[in-house]
Amino acid sequence: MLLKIPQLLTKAQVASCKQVLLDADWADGNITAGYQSAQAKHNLQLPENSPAARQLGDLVLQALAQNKLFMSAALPLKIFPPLFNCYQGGQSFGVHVDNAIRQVPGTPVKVRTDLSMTLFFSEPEEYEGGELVIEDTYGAHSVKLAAGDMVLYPSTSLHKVTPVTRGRRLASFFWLQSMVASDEKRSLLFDMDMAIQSLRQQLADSREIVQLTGVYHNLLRQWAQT
Ligand SMILES: O=C(O)CCC(=O)C(=O)O
Ligand SMILES: [Fe+2]
Repeated sequence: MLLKIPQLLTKAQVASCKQVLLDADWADGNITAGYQSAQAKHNLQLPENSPAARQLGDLVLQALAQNKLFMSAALPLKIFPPLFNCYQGGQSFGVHVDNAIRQVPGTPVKVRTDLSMTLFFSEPEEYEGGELVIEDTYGAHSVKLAAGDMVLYPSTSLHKVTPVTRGRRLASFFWLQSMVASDEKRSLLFDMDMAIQSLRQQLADSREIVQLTGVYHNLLRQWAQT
Protein backbone atom coordinates (compact mmCIF):
# COMPACT_ATOMS: atom_id res chain seq x y z
CA MET A 1 0.00 0.00 0.00
CA LEU A 2 1.25 3.43 -0.98
CA LEU A 3 -0.46 6.00 1.24
CA LYS A 4 -0.19 9.71 1.98
CA ILE A 5 -0.61 10.81 5.60
CA PRO A 6 -1.49 14.51 5.24
CA GLN A 7 -0.44 17.02 7.88
CA LEU A 8 1.29 14.63 10.25
CA LEU A 9 3.00 17.75 11.58
CA THR A 10 1.59 21.28 11.71
CA LYS A 11 3.40 24.05 9.81
CA ALA A 12 4.52 25.46 13.21
CA GLN A 13 6.06 22.09 14.14
CA VAL A 14 7.74 21.90 10.73
CA ALA A 15 9.21 25.38 11.20
CA SER A 16 10.68 24.57 14.61
CA CYS A 17 12.05 21.21 13.37
CA LYS A 18 13.67 22.94 10.39
CA GLN A 19 15.43 25.36 12.71
CA VAL A 20 16.93 22.44 14.67
CA LEU A 21 17.90 20.69 11.40
CA LEU A 22 19.60 23.78 9.99
CA ASP A 23 21.67 24.22 13.20
CA ALA A 24 22.64 20.52 13.42
CA ASP A 25 25.92 18.82 12.45
CA TRP A 26 25.43 16.62 9.38
CA ALA A 27 27.37 13.51 8.36
CA ASP A 28 27.71 11.49 5.15
CA GLY A 29 24.49 9.55 4.45
CA ASN A 30 26.47 6.32 4.01
CA ILE A 31 26.69 5.87 7.82
CA THR A 32 23.53 3.72 7.73
CA ALA A 33 23.66 2.37 4.17
CA GLY A 34 23.93 -1.32 3.34
CA TYR A 35 26.44 -2.62 0.76
CA GLN A 36 24.26 -2.06 -2.33
CA SER A 37 22.66 1.20 -1.23
CA ALA A 38 26.06 2.70 -0.28
CA GLN A 39 26.89 2.77 -4.02
CA ALA A 40 23.68 4.67 -4.75
CA LYS A 41 23.40 6.98 -1.73
CA HIS A 42 24.66 10.54 -2.05
CA ASN A 43 23.19 12.71 0.68
CA LEU A 44 23.71 13.99 4.21
CA GLN A 45 22.27 12.54 7.38
CA LEU A 46 22.09 13.37 11.08
CA PRO A 47 24.11 10.82 13.13
CA GLU A 48 21.56 8.37 14.61
CA ASN A 49 22.18 9.17 18.25
CA SER A 50 22.82 12.89 17.91
CA PRO A 51 20.74 15.03 20.30
CA ALA A 52 19.01 16.77 17.36
CA ALA A 53 17.99 13.45 15.78
CA ARG A 54 16.62 12.07 19.03
CA GLN A 55 14.75 15.29 19.95
CA LEU A 56 13.07 15.52 16.54
CA GLY A 57 12.61 11.74 16.36
CA ASP A 58 10.61 11.78 19.59
CA LEU A 59 8.40 14.55 18.23
CA VAL A 60 7.73 12.52 15.08
CA LEU A 61 6.94 9.37 17.13
CA GLN A 62 4.46 11.34 19.27
CA ALA A 63 2.70 12.70 16.18
CA LEU A 64 2.50 9.17 14.72
CA ALA A 65 0.97 7.76 17.91
CA GLN A 66 -1.83 10.36 17.70
CA ASN A 67 -2.53 9.88 13.99
CA LYS A 68 -5.52 7.56 13.43
CA LEU A 69 -4.93 7.16 9.68
CA PHE A 70 -1.31 6.10 10.23
CA MET A 71 -2.23 3.71 13.05
CA SER A 72 -4.96 2.06 10.99
CA ALA A 73 -2.81 1.70 7.86
CA ALA A 74 0.46 0.64 9.52
CA LEU A 75 -0.64 -1.36 12.59
CA PRO A 76 2.86 -0.72 13.98
CA LEU A 77 4.62 -3.18 16.27
CA LYS A 78 8.11 -1.61 16.36
CA ILE A 79 9.12 1.74 14.86
CA PHE A 80 12.78 2.41 14.07
CA PRO A 81 13.83 5.75 15.64
CA PRO A 82 13.33 8.32 12.84
CA LEU A 83 16.41 9.43 10.89
CA PHE A 84 16.88 12.75 9.08
CA ASN A 85 18.42 13.47 5.70
CA CYS A 86 19.29 16.36 3.43
CA TYR A 87 19.91 16.49 -0.34
CA GLN A 88 21.37 19.55 -2.07
CA GLY A 89 23.77 20.47 -4.90
CA GLY A 90 22.72 17.60 -7.19
CA GLN A 91 22.65 14.93 -4.46
CA SER A 92 20.41 11.89 -5.04
CA PHE A 93 19.77 8.33 -3.93
CA GLY A 94 19.78 5.83 -6.82
CA VAL A 95 17.41 2.91 -7.08
CA HIS A 96 17.68 0.53 -4.11
CA VAL A 97 15.71 -1.62 -1.73
CA ASP A 98 15.84 -1.05 2.04
CA ASN A 99 17.58 -3.67 4.20
CA ALA A 100 15.10 -6.26 5.50
CA ILE A 101 16.29 -6.09 9.12
CA ARG A 102 17.63 -3.06 11.01
CA GLN A 103 19.05 -3.08 14.50
CA VAL A 104 18.11 -0.10 16.66
CA PRO A 105 21.48 1.53 17.50
CA GLY A 106 22.77 0.84 21.00
CA THR A 107 20.10 -1.83 21.68
CA PRO A 108 19.55 -5.52 20.87
CA VAL A 109 16.19 -4.63 19.23
CA LYS A 110 15.82 -5.72 15.60
CA VAL A 111 13.11 -4.27 13.36
CA ARG A 112 11.88 -6.10 10.25
CA THR A 113 11.20 -3.38 7.71
CA ASP A 114 7.63 -3.91 6.48
CA LEU A 115 6.87 -0.24 5.74
CA SER A 116 9.15 2.67 4.81
CA MET A 117 8.24 6.28 5.53
CA THR A 118 9.40 9.69 4.28
CA LEU A 119 8.17 12.78 6.15
CA PHE A 120 8.82 15.98 4.20
CA PHE A 121 10.19 19.09 5.95
CA SER A 122 10.78 21.24 2.85
CA GLU A 123 7.95 22.66 0.74
CA PRO A 124 7.96 21.37 -2.89
CA GLU A 125 8.70 24.87 -4.24
CA GLU A 126 11.84 25.17 -2.09
CA TYR A 127 13.74 22.70 -4.30
CA GLU A 128 13.96 21.33 -7.83
CA GLY A 129 14.00 17.53 -8.28
CA GLY A 130 14.12 15.42 -5.12
CA GLU A 131 11.11 13.29 -6.07
CA LEU A 132 10.83 10.00 -4.21
CA VAL A 133 10.04 7.52 -6.98
CA ILE A 134 8.49 4.25 -5.78
CA GLU A 135 8.04 1.31 -8.14
CA ASP A 136 5.26 -1.23 -7.89
CA THR A 137 3.52 -3.58 -10.31
CA TYR A 138 1.47 -0.63 -11.61
CA GLY A 139 4.57 1.40 -12.54
CA ALA A 140 6.60 4.20 -10.96
CA HIS A 141 4.95 6.67 -8.56
CA SER A 142 6.63 10.04 -8.10
CA VAL A 143 6.06 11.52 -4.64
CA LYS A 144 6.84 15.09 -3.57
CA LEU A 145 4.64 16.27 -0.71
CA ALA A 146 3.97 19.46 1.23
CA ALA A 147 6.06 20.02 4.36
CA GLY A 148 4.47 18.12 7.26
CA ASP A 149 3.01 15.38 5.00
CA MET A 150 4.32 11.82 5.06
CA VAL A 151 4.27 8.92 2.60
CA LEU A 152 4.09 5.28 3.64
CA TYR A 153 5.11 2.49 1.22
CA PRO A 154 6.00 -1.20 1.34
CA SER A 155 9.70 -1.69 2.12
CA THR A 156 9.75 -4.40 -0.54
CA SER A 157 9.53 -1.71 -3.27
CA LEU A 158 12.48 -0.52 -5.32
CA HIS A 159 12.73 3.25 -4.87
CA LYS A 160 15.02 6.23 -5.49
CA VAL A 161 15.31 9.98 -4.88
CA THR A 162 16.02 12.04 -8.01
CA PRO A 163 18.85 14.65 -7.94
CA VAL A 164 18.09 17.89 -6.09
CA THR A 165 19.32 20.46 -8.60
CA ARG A 166 18.17 23.62 -6.75
CA GLY A 167 17.57 24.39 -3.07
CA ARG A 168 17.59 21.85 -0.27
CA ARG A 169 15.35 18.87 0.54
CA LEU A 170 15.07 18.07 4.27
CA ALA A 171 13.17 14.97 5.35
CA SER A 172 12.81 12.32 7.99
CA PHE A 173 12.95 8.69 6.88
CA PHE A 174 12.43 5.52 8.88
CA TRP A 175 10.92 2.04 8.89
CA LEU A 176 8.53 -0.03 10.92
CA GLN A 177 7.63 -3.59 11.63
CA SER A 178 3.89 -4.05 11.44
CA MET A 179 1.83 -6.41 13.59
CA VAL A 180 0.64 -7.75 10.19
CA ALA A 181 3.63 -8.66 8.01
CA SER A 182 1.65 -9.17 4.80
CA ASP A 183 0.98 -5.99 2.83
CA GLU A 184 -2.05 -7.67 1.26
CA LYS A 185 -3.64 -8.62 4.59
CA ARG A 186 -2.81 -5.24 6.13
CA SER A 187 -4.45 -3.46 3.17
CA LEU A 188 -7.62 -5.53 3.60
CA LEU A 189 -7.79 -4.61 7.29
CA PHE A 190 -7.23 -0.93 6.45
CA ASP A 191 -10.03 -0.92 3.84
CA MET A 192 -12.36 -2.61 6.27
CA ASP A 193 -11.51 -0.22 9.11
CA MET A 194 -12.08 2.82 6.85
CA ALA A 195 -15.44 1.45 5.66
CA ILE A 196 -16.60 0.65 9.21
CA GLN A 197 -15.60 4.10 10.45
CA SER A 198 -17.48 5.75 7.57
CA LEU A 199 -20.58 3.59 8.18
CA ARG A 200 -20.45 4.49 11.86
CA GLN A 201 -20.61 8.19 10.95
CA GLN A 202 -23.65 7.65 8.72
CA LEU A 203 -25.62 5.20 10.86
CA ALA A 204 -26.08 4.77 14.56
CA ASP A 205 -24.20 1.78 15.95
CA SER A 206 -26.34 -0.99 14.47
CA ARG A 207 -25.93 -4.69 15.19
CA GLU A 208 -24.39 -5.08 11.69
CA ILE A 209 -21.70 -2.50 12.43
CA VAL A 210 -20.89 -4.25 15.68
CA GLN A 211 -20.72 -7.53 13.75
CA LEU A 212 -18.39 -6.06 11.10
CA THR A 213 -16.20 -4.60 13.86
CA GLY A 214 -16.07 -8.09 15.30
CA VAL A 215 -14.96 -9.51 11.94
CA TYR A 216 -12.19 -6.86 11.77
CA HIS A 217 -10.89 -7.82 15.20
CA ASN A 218 -11.21 -11.53 14.53
CA LEU A 219 -9.13 -11.20 11.36
CA LEU A 220 -6.57 -9.09 13.25
CA ARG A 221 -6.49 -11.77 15.95
CA GLN A 222 -5.65 -14.39 13.30
CA TRP A 223 -3.07 -12.35 11.42
CA ALA A 224 -1.31 -10.20 14.02
CA GLN A 225 1.90 -10.94 15.87
CA THR A 226 2.56 -8.95 19.01
O1 LIG B 1 14.94 10.48 1.27
C1 LIG B 1 14.00 9.73 1.07
O2 LIG B 1 12.85 10.13 0.80
C2 LIG B 1 14.19 8.23 1.09
C3 LIG B 1 15.47 7.79 1.68
C4 LIG B 1 15.70 6.32 1.47
O3 LIG B 1 15.14 5.70 0.61
C5 LIG B 1 16.60 5.60 2.38
O4 LIG B 1 17.34 6.23 3.15
O5 LIG B 1 16.62 4.35 2.33
FE1 LIG C 1 15.33 3.60 0.92
